Amino acid sequence: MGTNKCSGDLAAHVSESSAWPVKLALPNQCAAPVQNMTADVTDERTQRLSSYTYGLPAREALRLDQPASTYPSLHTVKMALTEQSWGTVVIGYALLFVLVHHLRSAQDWYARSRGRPLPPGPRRLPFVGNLFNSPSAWKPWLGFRDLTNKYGDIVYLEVLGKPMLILGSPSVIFEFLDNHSAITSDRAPSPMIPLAGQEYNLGFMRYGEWWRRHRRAVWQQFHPNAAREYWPMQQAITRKVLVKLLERPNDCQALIRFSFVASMFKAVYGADVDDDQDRRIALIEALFVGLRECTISVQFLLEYLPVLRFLPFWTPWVGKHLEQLSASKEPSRHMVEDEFNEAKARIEQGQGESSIVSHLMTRIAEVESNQQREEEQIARNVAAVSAEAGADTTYSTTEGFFLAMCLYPEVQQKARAELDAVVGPHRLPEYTDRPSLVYIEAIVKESLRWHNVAPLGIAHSTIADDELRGYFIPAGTNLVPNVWACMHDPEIYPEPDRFYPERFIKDGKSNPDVLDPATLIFGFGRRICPGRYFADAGLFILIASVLHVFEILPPLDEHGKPIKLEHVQSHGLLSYPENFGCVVKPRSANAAALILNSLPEEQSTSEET
Ligand code: HEM
Repeated sequence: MGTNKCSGDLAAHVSESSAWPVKLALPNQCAAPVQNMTADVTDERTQRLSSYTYGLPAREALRLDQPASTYPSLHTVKMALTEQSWGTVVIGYALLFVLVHHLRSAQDWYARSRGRPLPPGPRRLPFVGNLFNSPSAWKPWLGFRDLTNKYGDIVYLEVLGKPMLILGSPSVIFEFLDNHSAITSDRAPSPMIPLAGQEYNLGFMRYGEWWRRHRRAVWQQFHPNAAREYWPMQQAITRKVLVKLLERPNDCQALIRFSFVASMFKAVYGADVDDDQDRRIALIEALFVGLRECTISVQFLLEYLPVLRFLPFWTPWVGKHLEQLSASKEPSRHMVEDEFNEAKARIEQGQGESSIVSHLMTRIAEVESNQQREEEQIARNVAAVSAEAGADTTYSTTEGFFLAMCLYPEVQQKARAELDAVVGPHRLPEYTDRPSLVYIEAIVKESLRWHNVAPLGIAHSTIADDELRGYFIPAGTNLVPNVWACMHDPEIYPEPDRFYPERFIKDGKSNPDVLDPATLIFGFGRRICPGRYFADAGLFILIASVLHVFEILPPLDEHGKPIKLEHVQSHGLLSYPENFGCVVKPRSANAAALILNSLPEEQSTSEET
């Protein structure tokens, strides 16, 4: 067998690398001569030499007896083989690296989990996890409820490496979010927060010292005793709302909005919002247009592909939503800067009434001068988040109450009977009546339960690995309490879709055996809503006062017939009754007179002018 230098080199090289599963492909320069072999090369040889190209064992191909003139150039073949071998080595190392990495991750995971399993949930695919079998992102509380029906009240999902735990019953929610609150009080960072200009929002801040300082400042303004200080103001604004409803009985929605924006701005900035045309109402509306967008259209995409936030606004579909999201930026800045500056200026000129800003300014004056800048930033943020968080949540809950009254007129009748007995025809309800108004109290609870403003609360996140009922919960897991599912669980609240305040009453008193919705609706652990006492007081006085003097009715269509209403929760982090509408009618001439006489002297004069 005549060998030549070319085949000899080749053989030497192949024998070095033969330990690897070699798959060679000759470059074009080599392949062409191979295909043009002279007549003394047999068909068999052609076939065997061509086997280079098709990955047959290289050694075998080299045993050919070929004339030197037909061989590819030595240098070309050598280069080709050297490149191929390097490629093989690189691939080998890469595989080894992946294997070692995988083994190390498995070892780390075992050390962290100590063999405890992850909670049950749908099967996860490598890398994408549950991307293709997560419940629909549209009104996810429904899909999450179905998952907990199937897997139990703790369900684990993972999408593109982000772990998520669905907590589907009150007991597991309290156990994890309340009892483990040192670990479960973080919030996952989101690219939507800076896009919407919401960095100042305590509700979205990471758990830590900065959050703690804000939280303390808010709590000092809204703890139960502090919240009582706002009662006279909340009652006065409610009475203003009654007068406006009397004048404009078809404008319920705008006047509900007015009611809560006015009380929040009065409490926080000491500012008077006189009517529903006030610029501050438009400000809150504008702020929430963007914020709602955060949670509706682009949430899923942005959370998992944060790089999309850099897309220009003209990008089809995503661009439009990014633009809407960033529409919150200017109103947010306005709240933090301009509203605060105006309130501060009023206080400095001695015109400001007692307000949250005035309390915070007093506090700032008491700290060391080198800390004042930071304290003022906290004060600005706290003022803005209070006004913002308080205005929309109570608004949505009250819309739910008005809708329920249209759908369940018998509830109105029972409420009026109680109000007539306790309050009587000569005055409006007051906070001191509350202990005697058991049915009204039950309506407040049922309003919180029936229409859930935050159906999934606000997700918490774990700052460290933890254990729940024997399952391993990794650090950085998003914890989603399915508040809506708890509030609509027929085992806890029979006929959950029915608005039925009686469920909270037993023997003429509040029934302590029925779970109070407030224990879930206002959130959990260290992140529980600090404004809950203020919100509860505002809801009580508005509900009691409106029912005392008005009948709440569905709106009429163009033929004068009542429009058929139904309760549908809108999608989003904050949910509203869809297609809301209703009208009010004074219960009697006496009720109308009572409303007009209820305003303080100076207010009724200014209302008339
Ligand atoms: C019906 C009315 C309200 C409802 C249903 C409601 C509900 C909630 C919920 C579910 C949370 C998240 C809690 C958690 O993370 O577990 C929250 C947080 C918060 N709420 Fe409310 N809220 C209401 C009214 C108010 C009011 C009037 C204020 C005014 C001060 C307010 C201020 C806040 C703030 C500042 C946070 C963030 C707390 C934190 O992350 O540490 N809320 N609220």
